[in-house]
Amino acid sequence: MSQKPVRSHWIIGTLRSPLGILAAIGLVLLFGLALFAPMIWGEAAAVSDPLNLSKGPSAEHIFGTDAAGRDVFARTLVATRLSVMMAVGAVAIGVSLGVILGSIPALMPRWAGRILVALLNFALAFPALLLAIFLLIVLGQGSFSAVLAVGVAIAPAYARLTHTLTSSVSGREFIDAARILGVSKAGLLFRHILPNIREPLIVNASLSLGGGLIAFAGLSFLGLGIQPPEFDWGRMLNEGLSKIFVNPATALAPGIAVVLAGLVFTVTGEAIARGTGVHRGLGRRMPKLAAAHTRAAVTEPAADSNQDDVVLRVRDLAVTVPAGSTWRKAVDGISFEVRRGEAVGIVGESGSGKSLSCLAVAQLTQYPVDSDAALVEFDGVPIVRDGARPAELSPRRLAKLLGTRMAMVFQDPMSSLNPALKVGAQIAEIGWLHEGLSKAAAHDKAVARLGEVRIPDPERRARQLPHEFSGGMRQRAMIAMGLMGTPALIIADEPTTALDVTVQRDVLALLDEVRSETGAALLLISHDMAVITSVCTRILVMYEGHIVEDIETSELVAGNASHPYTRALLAAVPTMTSPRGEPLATIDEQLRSTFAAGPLEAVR
Ligand SMILES: Nc1ncnc2c1ncn2[C@@H]1O[C@H](COP(=O)(O)OP(=O)(O)OP(=O)(O)O)[C@@H](O)[C@H]1O
Repeated sequence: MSQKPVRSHWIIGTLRSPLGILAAIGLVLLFGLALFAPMIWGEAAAVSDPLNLSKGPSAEHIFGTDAAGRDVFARTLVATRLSVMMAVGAVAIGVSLGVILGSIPALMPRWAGRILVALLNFALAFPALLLAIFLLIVLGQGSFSAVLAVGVAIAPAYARLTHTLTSSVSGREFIDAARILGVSKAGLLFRHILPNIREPLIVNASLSLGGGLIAFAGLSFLGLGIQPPEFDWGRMLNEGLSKIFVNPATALAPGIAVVLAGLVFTVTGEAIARGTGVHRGLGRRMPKLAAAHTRAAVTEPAADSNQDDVVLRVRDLAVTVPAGSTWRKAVDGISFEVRRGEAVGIVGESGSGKSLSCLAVAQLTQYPVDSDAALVEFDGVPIVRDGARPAELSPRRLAKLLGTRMAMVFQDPMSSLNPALKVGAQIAEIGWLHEGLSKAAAHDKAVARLGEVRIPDPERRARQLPHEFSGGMRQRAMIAMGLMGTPALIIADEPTTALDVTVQRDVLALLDEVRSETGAALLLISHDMAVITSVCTRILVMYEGHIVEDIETSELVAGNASHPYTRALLAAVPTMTSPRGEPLATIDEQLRSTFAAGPLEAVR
């Protein structure tokens, strides 16, 4: 297994590029001026020289003097503090307010969230500067009102950005995995979602600082912002313009300052974007690597778990998905059972409904996908009866049951682990969330589990981020998460699809080992017959949302499949003795149309 290079902190990454160095120099100069200019040139900027009113550039005054005889260059330098501080203040208000408003919909009931998002979109329809002018008129003039007005005016844009980023992260598998662990909505937001969207927000905030400077310059220029005796670059532009024909430098100097400061912020934003990979979307933080994944969450058996032989009983499960302007049943009323400790495979071609069936069992389908079942009974507890959660099962108990007794192993290698959290902390989460362990004890247990899945140097590895693990190691880490307790059922959705053959074998062996040691049942989804037959003792064959055959592996291998689709699927798998010159068998269209005509379920 190869080891991934360690990714440095984004600030170091940013500073390593020429653009980053340029941005750093610009920022030091700008903030240096903001800090020290009033002390050095404060007096020169304030003192009037009645003998030198509105004079052009000279050796003594390189940008000349203003209408009151004050040195324009000194005033431009001194105005840096107020101009920059107001831009920083407004962006800080805008980003904070925006992040709060943009995150709240994720915590609200769906209908309330949609109303809030609609209101935000409505606010976005107003140009920010117009909104700022309107607010300034309401709040009254002055630097504080100006900062507040511009901050509030840019907040809707940040709220929209936060909402969009939050929604994109919410669909990732590590969020599903955290949900099945029973993490609350607020926990999901603060611990799992916000850390993953901070980089695009930081980049946008840096870029907004330049926009903020221009907005203040615009407001002061209109006479709405800063009032004398205070002055910023916008105020100076306003005053300079009336004397532009006498001494153009009075307007030129603050104009140049706005442009240069704006450039510094823009270059900073661009440098951070390159340093963090934000300009490539969220891809860098969540790279797709070639491997598969597991996510597991388990502890001691639930107090009310029923020890009958069946761990999962599913009756008439249907999953509806949107199809253009209408809906279709991607899973059409399937029924099956998994016994305790049994390894059951679900096989079928892509799109046959394998993943959706398992997501529905784990209660992980989300709008617009809708699931319905006459019964889903897990670990002796009915979790769905007649299409709904039974009244006696509280949402909290359901979360705990799924979080502690069901383990999920997802297909995508990187997306099942939260890229912003250390691996050890993620594995430990189940310990303190459901087992009542202290954080330190949960961490120790997590390290021990990492060792058990043969991750070398587990103490050090526990402190690393997922991108520092290879694909196979990430998968082992996820299985380690499953070993935090004793799962009753491990659902593994294509866990080896993207792995190379040796790692595939390792991971399948590890899953099988976990199954036999913990007594957990395994529900393994794959479109690979060879994988399924090597691990499972019974196989469910899915086609077009139906289970068309439920067969013991030994029967299948002996050639006793009864359904034509199963036989066709088997014939399509190449063997060592398949003639190499001939094309592989395919499932012919006539057979397909026969299957599509009606339900073909063959429940045991
Ligand atoms: N969110 C969704 N919106 C619309 N259609 C969906 C959605 N999720 C799944 N589907 C559709 O439902 C069908 C079944 O999907 P599912 O993911 O269960 O297939 P699968 O058998 O697991 O396939 P694969 O092996 O490719 O993962 C597919 O046709 C898929 O396009």
